[in-house]
Amino acid sequence: VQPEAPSPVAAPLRELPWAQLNFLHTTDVHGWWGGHLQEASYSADWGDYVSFARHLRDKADADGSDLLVVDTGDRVEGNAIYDSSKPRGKFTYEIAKEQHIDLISSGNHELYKAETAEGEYLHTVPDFKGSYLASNLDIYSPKTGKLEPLAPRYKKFTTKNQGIRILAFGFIFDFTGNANNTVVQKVEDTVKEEWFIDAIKDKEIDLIVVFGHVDIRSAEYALLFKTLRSVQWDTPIQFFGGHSHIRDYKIFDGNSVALESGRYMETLGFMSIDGLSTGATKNHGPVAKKAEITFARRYIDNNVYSMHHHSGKDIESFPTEHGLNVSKAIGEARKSLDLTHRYGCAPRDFWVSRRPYPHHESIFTLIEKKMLPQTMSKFNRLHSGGGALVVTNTGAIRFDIFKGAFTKDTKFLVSPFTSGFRYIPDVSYKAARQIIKLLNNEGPIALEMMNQNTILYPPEVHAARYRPHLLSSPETAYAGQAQWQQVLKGDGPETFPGYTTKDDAGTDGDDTIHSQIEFYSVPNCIQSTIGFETEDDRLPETVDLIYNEFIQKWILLALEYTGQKYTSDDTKSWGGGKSFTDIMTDWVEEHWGTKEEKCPT
Ligand SMILES: Nc1ccn([C@@H]2O[C@H](COP(=O)(O)O)[C@@H](O)[C@H]2O)c(=O)n1
Repeated sequence: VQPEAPSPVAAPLRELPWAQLNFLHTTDVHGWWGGHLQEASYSADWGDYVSFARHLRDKADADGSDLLVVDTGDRVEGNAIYDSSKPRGKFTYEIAKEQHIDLISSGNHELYKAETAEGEYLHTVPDFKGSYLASNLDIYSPKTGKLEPLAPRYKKFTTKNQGIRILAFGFIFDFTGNANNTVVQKVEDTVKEEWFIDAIKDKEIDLIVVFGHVDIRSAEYALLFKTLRSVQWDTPIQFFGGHSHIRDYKIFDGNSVALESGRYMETLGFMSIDGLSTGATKNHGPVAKKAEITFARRYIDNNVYSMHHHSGKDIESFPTEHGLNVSKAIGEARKSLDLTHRYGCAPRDFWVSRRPYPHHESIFTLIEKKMLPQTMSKFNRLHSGGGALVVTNTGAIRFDIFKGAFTKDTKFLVSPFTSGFRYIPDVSYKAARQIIKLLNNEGPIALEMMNQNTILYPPEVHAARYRPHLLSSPETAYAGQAQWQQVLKGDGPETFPGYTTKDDAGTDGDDTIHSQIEFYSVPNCIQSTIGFETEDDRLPETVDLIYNEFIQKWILLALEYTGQKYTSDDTKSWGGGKSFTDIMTDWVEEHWGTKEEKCPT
């Protein structure tokens, strides 16, 4: 753990369902190598995870079972360790590679920018040679300029102790927002490729593992399941997914399941399978598949209380020398980036989705009503004389603000992306005011976003489209507490708020028994009004339409639906490239800045 991490709180725990073949799974780490330094439940760092995996591997070796470690992408963007270093990612590759990962793939965040994809090619792929798979992802090699698979398409291997013969594929969803140095092949096209058709005919296998940066309830995984089943009618198939930032488990059929393990190093997914056939090993001949294959899952809260318990270690015996060195390297990286530098003190918590929107404790209400108007009204040239509308997407805001110190760390956790603002001057106000409605309604723009597999709101909100139980209705706010999980009462430790996952296997997946936290939906975009009052009779004829450059194509499309044709040539850079990250930081310094040594509690 990092020295400033809060100590985990004792809680009632469920055991790991250890079996013949076991997996540890991370996804959507987004650079949170240092763990959560303001949340005790997720306060373990990548070094602790290195120690934990070592102990579980030793356990597997001791009892003759196997353990495989999987990561399904989006390791980058979303944390100051990645986003504030120059070059971005300076420390990330060195930290990530310290974990022994058996199966690893790319997420969409590895591909948004050409240089990030090159980082994969030059660092992560060679660092995880033999483990990195790219079944539907190519890159124009920075060395030769030629298009080539980012990594091998698939691999077949045999586990160390049991001799389980595994055929593995590593996918990414049908992502369309990648920079032009990579090519993502749609899954529907990949399954028609000769190499794929040949690979899945192999009968000398005991298990197929499909892992990737793909929502486990997506059309892509449904198609892969159908295609695999049409050729391998009863071979067990284990899917690992990601991208939607939630804990989830899907049962495809009696021999096939899928696990998704959350986000931001909050969750270590544990998966186990019993009853698999195996090839011969030095200790035994081939073993036949049992009549019934048993699958089990557990979502481990990423803290050392859970890790000590599940590894049978204590504070003394848990940290390995390797793990300690990794934690130290993370601490040194954090120090060199001066991540504890304080800009101000947040007077209370502001939430991405733990409060309805609008709400005085919603981060979006804070941005819309205060941060954007109070900062931008000072800078904006208010070209049209009548003011401006500023539109930004909620998905660009990645994390909550907690009461207390707002540091350089906080700045990049909340707003890691580099996008600046652009504007179109003198847009008819009548048209401009329609934009927010068009972007947020279930109309033609929503349909087009769906076609392009694009979202503008947080992935957790998107996940709820297929899992409505994830979100509470603002009308019944706080009414449904702990409806799925029995809160334990008795002599043991007390429960406290945290994940209470409901998935295809029921409500007993989380290792830590929590009371429920409510989450609410938020729209695609929010809008601030600058320089005039919308309630006023004297509304402007024209306004500057300012927007986050990441959503430009959607702004132009929405304008088209209002009958106003603009192209990217009509747009201009606003504020000399100032990003929302800069605007927020300036605002925090001005409004929450203090000379006090400590933030008030
Ligand atoms: N430069 C970027 C990149 C992404 N977003 C938004 O992030 C959300 C998707 O996050 P994932 O971690 O699931 O990929 C989505 O709302 C994107 O629009 C962004 O705002 N800027």
